[in-house]
Amino acid sequence: MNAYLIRNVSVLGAAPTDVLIRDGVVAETGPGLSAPDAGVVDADGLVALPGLVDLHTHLREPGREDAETVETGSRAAALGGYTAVCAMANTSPVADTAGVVEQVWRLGREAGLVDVQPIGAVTVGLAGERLAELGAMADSAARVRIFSDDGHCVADPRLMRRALEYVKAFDGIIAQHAEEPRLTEGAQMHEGEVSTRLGLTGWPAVAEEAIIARDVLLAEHVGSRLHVCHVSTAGSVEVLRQAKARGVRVTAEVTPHHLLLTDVRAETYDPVFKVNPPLRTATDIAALRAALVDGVIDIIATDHAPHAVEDKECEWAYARPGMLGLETALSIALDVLGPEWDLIAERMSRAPARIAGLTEHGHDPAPGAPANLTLVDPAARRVIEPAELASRSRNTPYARMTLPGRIVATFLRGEATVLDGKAIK
Ligand SMILES: NC(=O)N[C@@H](CC(=O)O)C(=O)O
Ligand SMILES: [Zn+2]
Ligand SMILES: [Zn+2]
Repeated sequence: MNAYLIRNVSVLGAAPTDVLIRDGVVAETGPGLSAPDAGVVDADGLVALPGLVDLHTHLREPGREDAETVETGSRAAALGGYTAVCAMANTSPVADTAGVVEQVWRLGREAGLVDVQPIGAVTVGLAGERLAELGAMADSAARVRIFSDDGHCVADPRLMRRALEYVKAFDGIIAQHAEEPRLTEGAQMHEGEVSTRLGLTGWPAVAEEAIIARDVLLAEHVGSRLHVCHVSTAGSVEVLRQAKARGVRVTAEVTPHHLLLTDVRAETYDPVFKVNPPLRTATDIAALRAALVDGVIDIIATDHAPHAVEDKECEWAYARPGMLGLETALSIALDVLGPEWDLIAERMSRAPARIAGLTEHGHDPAPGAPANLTLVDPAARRVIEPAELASRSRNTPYARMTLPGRIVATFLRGEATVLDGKAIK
């Protein structure tokens, strides 16, 4: 189908109207449109948003296709309302060469459900010892602009400085997993009252805050762009607030789970709640939510981290950190922010598209815009059943929780990837 007439849709919460998409773009908007050749989508009660953009997704291909593939992760993304995801580099082999990033990019094109934009590793093998071939990845067909050793911190300050300087040449950005490794050796959860009670080794807030403080100073010194992954503490928010006030070119993300869940979940000893950085306290959540509203935190990114059953359904200490996010992110945003559609569009689509340089994404559905959009039913409530998720993994922290909102349809360049809440392919 190369045309869809979306009837009676509320664009970002405005009064219902019709939206006609044709040949990959929004052709027309207005009440009472007609287009006999177009597929009709009855969107009574639905809200149209620009297609969501995830700056932080783990797709696990190549290497751990038993946990997720580019295709299964793309399907999960489309069902979550996404039209673009940035795929983290901690695959096996690591995405540290032009060859690997091109492979991931090509697999994304073949799946055809979302645009998959590979992120390149900062250091060879994520080992933190020497810079990967950043220039070759930038020049490759994948046109990499974001580089990250996510899963690991670029802990060596000299290497971090070099990376920041290097990517300036092509307006690249370094996305840092802020974790001072010497302060988190053996860490299992947030360091605080709960970890003391449970007798688990703590991951102190300062391990994150110290790296962010160092990195904003480095980014300021060399005039480069820094992005901070999964900000999780109130103290990090204050460091970022000060840096932004000084004009440092820094952006930051928060995950849905860090906006909703606390370290108290560790009392269940259910490793589904084990994640890096760890779930923090209610005080941190309050600060993160406020920062997301006032803009100190720029975006919500999922850090979708699928893990195979044997890596999650084991003793807490042996379980891998990470949780699913793509299929529930919009629901958590709705729960946390309420129906603030413009804010949700900004934090989950426009701003991440801008940061990643994805010029085809992050546009409100208006005439002439690329037809990358999603339709949400804000009145729906759904019970999360892990077995029903499209991801190949099951490690959602929201199992059996009732969450607001449901994605009804998603369009990528005018083609439906999701209709009636189901993936097209
Ligand atoms: N967030 C996690 O706990 N895990 C991520 C890595 C990361 O984002 O640091 C993973 O790759 O599983
Ligand atoms: Zn990380
Ligand atoms: Zn991650």
